[in-house]
Amino acid sequence: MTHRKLEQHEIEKALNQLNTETSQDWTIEDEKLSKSFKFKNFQHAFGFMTMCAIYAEKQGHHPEWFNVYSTVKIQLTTHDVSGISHKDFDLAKQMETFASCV
Ligand SMILES: C[C@H](O)[C@H](O)[C@H]1CNC2=NC(N)=NC(=O)C2=N1
Repeated sequence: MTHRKLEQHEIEKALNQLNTETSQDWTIEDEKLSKSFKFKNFQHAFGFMTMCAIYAEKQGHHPEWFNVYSTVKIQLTTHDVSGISHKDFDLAKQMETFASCV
């Protein structure tokens, strides 16, 4: 797994690809890979967060997130490199999979 900080053009390319594969909702906000997920209710939101938490712990790569009821706002960055790395894009993809199965 690559740990280096991605260059601006690499971030744009990976973001395009992520949005092509998914819902087009990922953006760069505060220099972090960001998306606001909306679920049916709190139970679904928390189910999603539980799956993400188990995966994040396994990977040693954790999201910044903010939850109110059925909304989970995500911001991904890699502290080690002070920027966005492939780890953030991998976690984002995994989150899309989890969101689609709650
Ligand atoms: C030691 C531990 O693995 C590191 O501090 C991990 C923990 N979780 C992390 N999560 C995120 N998002 N970025 C990191 O750089 C990071 N580092």
